[in-house]
Amino acid sequence: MTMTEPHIDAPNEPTTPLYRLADVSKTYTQKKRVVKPLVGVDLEIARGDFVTIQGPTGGGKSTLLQLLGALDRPTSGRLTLGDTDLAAASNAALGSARAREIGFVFQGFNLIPTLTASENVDMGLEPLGLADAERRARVAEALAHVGLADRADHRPGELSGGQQQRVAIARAIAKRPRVLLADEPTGNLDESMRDEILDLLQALNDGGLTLIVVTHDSAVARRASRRLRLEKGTIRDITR
Ligand SMILES: Nc1ncnc2c1ncn2[C@@H]1O[C@H](COP(=O)(O)OP(=O)(O)OP(=O)(O)O)[C@@H](O)[C@H]1O
Repeated sequence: MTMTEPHIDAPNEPTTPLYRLADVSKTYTQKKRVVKPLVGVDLEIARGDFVTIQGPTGGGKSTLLQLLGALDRPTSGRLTLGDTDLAAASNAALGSARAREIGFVFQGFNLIPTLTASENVDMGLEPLGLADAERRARVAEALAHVGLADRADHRPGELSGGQQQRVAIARAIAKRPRVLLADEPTGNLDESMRDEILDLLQALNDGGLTLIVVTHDSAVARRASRRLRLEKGTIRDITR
């Protein structure tokens, strides 16, 4: 399987959505103050889609991404990723979903500065228990896929911002996830590097990878096939 091939699903799965959210709410209580970042969200995300989530600051975007990323559970409602019920899953099952099925990309790249590009990508494979040869092959393949085969031994400080984000994308795709979740992936990049990263994300999506991107940047949203807006905990489809 090459990096761009989508995760192999059971034969009856391709027609069902990748994510299903039914009446999902999230409530935080801090010092008796109650915050409701998500209120009764109903949403389905199709396999292979490229979805952006926009909206005002504090509107609940990061909270939604955390739920989709199996980093947290809803306070109420149903949330499934394929056949996995993320709302009811144990901590171990959430950890397994994060390790195997979900790739993450962040605004600040989140690379380890003392490790080389290869070693950073390899970190993402640690929980999978692969044989050394398979691990090395996946790291090399992922770096080649993002156009950084010749930078494998460079540390983040020796790479441009765009190259660092490409290493972070290689780390995310090396595990061959079902979905890539990105939180402002171009927020720290200038315009030319932004376009470079968008081209790469678009190519991954063309290869079948589902993308869900939180962004304030309308240039990112223009690339998406589906645009959502999250405001005051409520989601709206603004695709035109
Ligand atoms: N762990 C937490 N505990 C308490 N309140 C939280 C927590 N996480 C988020 N919130 C609150 O939930 C609301 C939504 O926050 P969230 O980070 O999801 O918004 P956002 O749309 O991602 O904003 P931004 O664009 O600024 O990143 C905010 O009022 C925030 O203060």
